[in-house]
Amino acid sequence: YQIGEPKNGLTSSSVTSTPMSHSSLHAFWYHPRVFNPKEFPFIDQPFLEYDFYRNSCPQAEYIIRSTVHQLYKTRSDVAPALLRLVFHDCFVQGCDASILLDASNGVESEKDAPPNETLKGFDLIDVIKSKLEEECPATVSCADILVLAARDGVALAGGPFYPLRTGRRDSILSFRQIAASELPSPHDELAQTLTTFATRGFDERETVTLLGAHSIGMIHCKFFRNRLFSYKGTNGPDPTLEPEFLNLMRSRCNRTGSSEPPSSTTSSEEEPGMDMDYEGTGQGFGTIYYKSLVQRRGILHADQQLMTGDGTRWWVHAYAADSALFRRDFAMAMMKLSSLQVLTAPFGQVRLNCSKIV
Ligand code: HEM
Repeated sequence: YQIGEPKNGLTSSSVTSTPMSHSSLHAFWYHPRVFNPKEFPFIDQPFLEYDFYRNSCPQAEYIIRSTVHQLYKTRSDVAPALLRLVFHDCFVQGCDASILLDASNGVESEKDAPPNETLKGFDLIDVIKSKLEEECPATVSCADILVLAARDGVALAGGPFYPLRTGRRDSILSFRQIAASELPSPHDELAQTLTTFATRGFDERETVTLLGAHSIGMIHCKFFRNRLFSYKGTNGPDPTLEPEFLNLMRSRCNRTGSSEPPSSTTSSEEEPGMDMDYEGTGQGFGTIYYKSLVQRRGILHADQQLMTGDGTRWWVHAYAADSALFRRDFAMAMMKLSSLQVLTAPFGQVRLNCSKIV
């Protein structure tokens, strides 16, 4: 890491501005991590501890980081898959790894709730968990693995590094119905999005910040097809879409969703969609997402809606202009997201396999 963003008063976040090339990745591992919890007094993680596994499994965070690193070298979707998993886990009854549980004995799985249908990365968590089980059996929770792995993925993808406390425990319940009704929809209006985030303690600024996660990964056509062909019951596109961008999106997604045109960014079995980094700049995290909203080139309706409120628009402009500000805010917001309603001992359990309760 390069350490230090003195301009914003923080000194321990990564300020790498581009995704790391694989050849430079090794530097990421050997640079000492500097973390002073006093620098983050306003992040509320009261029940968690810094380096919770320091005695029980001192190498836990290293194992997670090195495994994410190895996976990142061979798969392009590691960072977005893990980041979205954290969001969908933490927003539904807190960061308790409930999103990882399979259905069993007649109990429905959160994974099967409609908003979770396209989630990826469960296999990544399984790989990390099995390495940890070899080294420190029944010690490191799936909830901690998930947030730490996502944090490491974000840093590898060129996003900011943020310190996380640990000691989360895993739920023994899965919340399919709550996931179905409470996760935000890509078709939501701004007021609804803001309410969904406010319910979990995020203000307008933090909501705009967190949506910056849509700087990486891809979005399937089905989530925005209506904006291209049948916006709000009309037979035409969303009139707010910038025309050239509309054409680009239409070149990736057809009207019906069947026999889609091939996309350079998706495998043949997958329905095509739009890469969030559709300009192919490889800039990863930063200002591109916000600049595209200013240019009316948001992919999801819910993304573009951020330009319709005075407060949210102000923050979109601020982040479009100042990537250091965004990176600092994103680090803070991810610390908060990763600590929502955590379960700590004596509640919950440490699963042995992340998809099953013990
Ligand atoms: C209003 C709030 C949000 C809505 C409606 C929303 C919706 C969506 C949808 C529909 C997709 C496309 C999934 C697919 O095509 O398979 C997506 C992708 C993604 N979302 Fe969100 N999202 C929201 C907020 C967030 C937040 C807060 C985060 C993380 C902090 C996040 C992280 C991601 C990531 C990383 C992807 C790419 C996943 C991948 O490529 O596998 N999203 N989101």
